[in-house]
Amino acid sequence: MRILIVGAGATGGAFGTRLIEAGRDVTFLVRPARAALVRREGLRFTDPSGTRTLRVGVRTADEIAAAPEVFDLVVITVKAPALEAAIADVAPAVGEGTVVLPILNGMAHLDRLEQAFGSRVLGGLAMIVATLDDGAVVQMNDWSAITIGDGAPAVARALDVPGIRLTVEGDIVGAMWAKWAFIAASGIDCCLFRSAAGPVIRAGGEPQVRALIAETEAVAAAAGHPVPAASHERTVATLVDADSTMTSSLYRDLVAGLPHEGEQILGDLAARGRALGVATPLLDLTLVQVRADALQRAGS
Ligand SMILES: NC(=O)C1=CN([C@@H]2O[C@H](COP(=O)(O)OP(=O)(O)OC[C@H]3O[C@@H](n4cnc5c(N)ncnc54)[C@H](OP(=O)(O)O)[C@@H]3O)[C@@H](O)[C@H]2O)C=CC1
Ligand SMILES: CC(C)(CO)C(=O)C(=O)O
Repeated sequence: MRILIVGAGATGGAFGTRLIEAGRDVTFLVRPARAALVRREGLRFTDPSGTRTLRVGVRTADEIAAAPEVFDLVVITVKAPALEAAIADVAPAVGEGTVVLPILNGMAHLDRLEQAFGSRVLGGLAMIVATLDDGAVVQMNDWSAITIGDGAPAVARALDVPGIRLTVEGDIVGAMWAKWAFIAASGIDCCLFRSAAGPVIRAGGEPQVRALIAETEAVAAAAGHPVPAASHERTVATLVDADSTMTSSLYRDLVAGLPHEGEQILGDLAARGRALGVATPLLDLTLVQVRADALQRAGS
């Protein structure tokens, strides 16, 4: 199976490395600056077991447009603000039989991808804590999991490699909502309190953390996707843990001044909550803060 990973950032680089190490046929679609770096220096990857540098195949959008090749699986790993351009860039690589698998957080991207690629789109999500550090892909702990929708057994076989915990889920939309409720709660927690999860609890924030979890899960339930008890327990165990050093990628991007997914993760959830008559005061407060930060950085 020929796999094209769109983006060689934190998630694309980490999962792509695992797939290449397992002998899968992987190419990365990257933008020109990343292509030049990876061609010159290879793809550097660090996880808790060590660092390695891989020689990997990369293509830019111009190269794919000039010599179109169709891939069997296209994994979309860009951030939400980059999705529109990525759809245009990857289109020549998507054929009739291609499966398009996004692993973005949130839900809005799914509608947009289905509009562009129809029934080729398979729902998916990722659980990993990864980042880019000076061009290198860093996986910070041993979480490394992908969940995909059912109905694509060849894709499941291709992604089932050492270093990726693969789950095939019958109700992938429900699983994506549960992940969204979790990641939005993590984002509110970290962005509102400007902190990793543990110190918020040590500072006496447990009632507020439980309240913000209740808000995001109330929106999911009102939207028809109640968060399963096991997911709820995992969220509580992660966020109500006085020793937790976990930060959400939204918070890490926000403090680093990088493009972030505040609208995809928080704005969209707040809007859906409003439309469904669910009160989300802590979510709304955090959203004002995230938007004010963006305005301030833009100098307006
Ligand atoms: N990081 C994490 O721990 C987790 C992230 N996620 C979700 O995964 C998604 C991806 O996040 P993450 O991997 O962290 O993001 P990163 O910013 O680390 O990586 C995204 C990469 O996409 C590249 N890119 C953007 N546009 C294009 C394009 N048109 N063509 C090719 N490449 C492009 C960027 O390249 P360039 O160098 O050119 O800017 C960048 O390297 C997000 O939705 C995030 O919420 C989910 C679970 C965990
Ligand atoms: C799984 C988790 C919380 C890892 O960072 C995530 O999805 C994110 O931060 O975007």
